[in-house]
Amino acid sequence: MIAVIGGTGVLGSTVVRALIALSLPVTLVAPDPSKANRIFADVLPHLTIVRGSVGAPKELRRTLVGVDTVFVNAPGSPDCGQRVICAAAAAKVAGAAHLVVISNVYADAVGSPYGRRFFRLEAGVKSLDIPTTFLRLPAFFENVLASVASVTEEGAVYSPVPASAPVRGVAVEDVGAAAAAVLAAPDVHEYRTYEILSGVHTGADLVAALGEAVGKPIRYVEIGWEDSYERMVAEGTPEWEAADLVEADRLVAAGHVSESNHYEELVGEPPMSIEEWCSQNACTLCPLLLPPASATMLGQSGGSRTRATTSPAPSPAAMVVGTPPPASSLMERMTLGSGGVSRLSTSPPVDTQFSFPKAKIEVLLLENIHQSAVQMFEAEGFTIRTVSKALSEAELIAAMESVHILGLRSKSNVTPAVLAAAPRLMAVGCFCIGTDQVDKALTETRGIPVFNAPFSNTRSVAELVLAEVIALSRRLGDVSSSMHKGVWNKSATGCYEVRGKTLGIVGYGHIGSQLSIMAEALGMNVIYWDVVPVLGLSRTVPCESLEELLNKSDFVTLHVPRSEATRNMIGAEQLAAMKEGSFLINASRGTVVDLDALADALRSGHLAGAAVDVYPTEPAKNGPGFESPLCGLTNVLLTPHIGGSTVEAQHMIGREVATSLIRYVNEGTTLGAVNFPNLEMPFSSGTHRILNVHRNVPGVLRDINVIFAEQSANVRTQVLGTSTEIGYLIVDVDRYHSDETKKAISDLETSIKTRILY
Ligand SMILES: NC(=O)C1=CN([C@@H]2O[C@H](COP(=O)(O)OP(=O)(O)OC[C@H]3O[C@@H](n4cnc5c(N)ncnc54)[C@H](O)[C@@H]3O)[C@@H](O)[C@H]2O)C=CC1
Ligand SMILES: O=C(O)C(=O)COP(=O)(O)O
Repeated sequence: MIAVIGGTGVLGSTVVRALIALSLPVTLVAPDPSKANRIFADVLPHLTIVRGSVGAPKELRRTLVGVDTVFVNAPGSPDCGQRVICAAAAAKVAGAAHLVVISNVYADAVGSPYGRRFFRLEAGVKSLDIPTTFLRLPAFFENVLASVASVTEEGAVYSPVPASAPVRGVAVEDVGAAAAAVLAAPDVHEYRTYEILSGVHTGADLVAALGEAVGKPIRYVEIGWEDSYERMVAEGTPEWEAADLVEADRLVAAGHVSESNHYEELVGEPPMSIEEWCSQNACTLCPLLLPPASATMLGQSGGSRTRATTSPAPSPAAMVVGTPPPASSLMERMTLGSGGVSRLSTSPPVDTQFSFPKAKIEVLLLENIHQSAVQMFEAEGFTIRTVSKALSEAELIAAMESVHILGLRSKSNVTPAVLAAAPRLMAVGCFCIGTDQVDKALTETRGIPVFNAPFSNTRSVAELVLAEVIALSRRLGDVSSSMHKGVWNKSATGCYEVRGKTLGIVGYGHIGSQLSIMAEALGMNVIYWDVVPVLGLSRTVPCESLEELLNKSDFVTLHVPRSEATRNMIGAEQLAAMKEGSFLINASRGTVVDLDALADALRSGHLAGAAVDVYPTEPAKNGPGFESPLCGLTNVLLTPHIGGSTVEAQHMIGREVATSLIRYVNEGTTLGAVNFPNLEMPFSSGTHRILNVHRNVPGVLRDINVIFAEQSANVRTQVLGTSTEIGYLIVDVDRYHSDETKKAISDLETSIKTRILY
């Protein structure tokens, strides 16, 4: 696991996204997890977010336990070096094996106080004796965006450094790519120091590139050191930072320009040049040079400093994260002005105030739902109750009175009686694939959406089944248990390779099709049967009927949902239709196989073995007491419903379902709901949002719009989705009217549930 400290800052968030793009597991450490939740709303399932910062090493020590590699960066400040050293020490105590630390290209300039600061940072980290990679950076090109007043108003850039002096910058996304390359293989880069820079350019190159991008010439005006300092302080730069920047400018003017550049070595392609960066960001730079009115139209609501990407404007704290800006040209002396980057942009934050105090939203999480979900609900400020086991119907009924959000896995059932006892229930999250345990028809008509994680554990199930195919074929279960009892029994009898054998997959959905690819890679022939005509992947061949599949397969594996159609789908008749000496695997639902008939087929020797992960009734909690007609039979692998129980799957499921539930609570979004019209509507600023679930009968939309008209409520945006039974409407109306409007709508006889968000 890789942890990124400062993951909501400009650089940190870029690194986090670069790691996600490489499918690496990331823990984002941020002082404000709820901000992180907003910034990374689009990729939350791939991320763990925890609280922590370089300024709080004690907390960091706890946060970083279990992390292998830590990315350390500190917001610019006179003591940022000390903070980095403390954070690095915390990572070491927590047991991290490798650090990647951001430093500065002037770290060797020990003759200058500015350079000495980074020299000491590196020396302090090195003294901890933990394998570390330093990434030395110049200023980010993005800094250009922060101080455009002189450019906008005067068409000029002011700098104390001669226009012809060679300088270097870097695009923040290039730093993200280089850092991700190192973090992905930390062992390879141990004890190395890399300089990550663009090619060499000058102040004259910068103004030429800016002018080219915006279609207007820009002047480069040389000013004195004192003037430069005064200008910065007058523009609001803190005095310590202005002094630093002047100091760094002096280093550049003295010809201190780094000769080495490791970017290409790490990333495999050249870094972005200032010309490329200006041209890529032309649409952002352009509005900066236009009169304010046009700027607002072309940019986003943030005005002239907002990048025209999907990125959020950073908070002041985020602006200074990254290397403390060393100065040498305009781009280097500016505070970071954009939180985003065009290649790895972040989602806009959802600025939602919730009309109901968040702490009053009660979340009940059953069956040991992963901490990744708990953390997300905590970050939202909800009140959480967790229970490690499944609850019986009676226990659930007793627990539901005050519950707004219910989270469960495959074993707790949401029955009509449970729903009747849950007056406040807003949404149900199945932290698994199957949703058969919830009465979906009744939740729908009660206006309660049900969410699941449709493919976060697909791979885990497919891998288990593949392992079972080989284990059954080699009788591994029996052989291993004999050895544990001290019995050595070396024999080839009844043991076969799986290469060239036929795997029959019943239910060719997410799991079935994933499995088919893996089985083919083992040299198996794959056939499948599905009630829906689906295209087979690779060389897999569909069967005309279940019977045909049973007749032809050496291994039959079941991947269908629980339903009336699949109840006892494999009984005595189907088992008899299977080949002599074949195997059956069931990791779908216990109701799909008649276990007594299976036990008979195994005892008679008609089947050579079976692997079963799911049972008609399963214990609610871990411990002794499991019983099944299959217990004690030869070459039968029994597992306690662990198909989806891997760390990866549970972590992803936690994030995925919690994200859906939080978005429903905060925004009314129902994307991914299995029993509800799927709707999502961006927020309009200055509005209240009304969410209405109603019976799907003619005229409801008209009735609701009459209410809006009668109350002179100005509708900004409206979306309606319907199913056979219900309609779900999201409406943004002008703030002023919404309370009365909401009441009138909820009083309509057709309304099932009405909420308001503000
Ligand atoms: N053991 C475990 O821990 C896990 C078990 N599961 C179970 O596996 C099931 C399958 O999961 P996915 O592949 O993700 O579902 P899916 O919905 O992607 O695929 C199910 C397939 O079964 C087909 N099907 C439905 N009824 C059928 C019938 N009567 N005969 C033949 N085909 C039929 C569907 O058309 C679909 O293609 C889930 O419903 C769940 O019950 C899922 C995850 C973990
Ligand atoms: O995802 C599913 O449908 C499963 O069967 C896994 O269930 P579980 O979360 O392990 O109770």
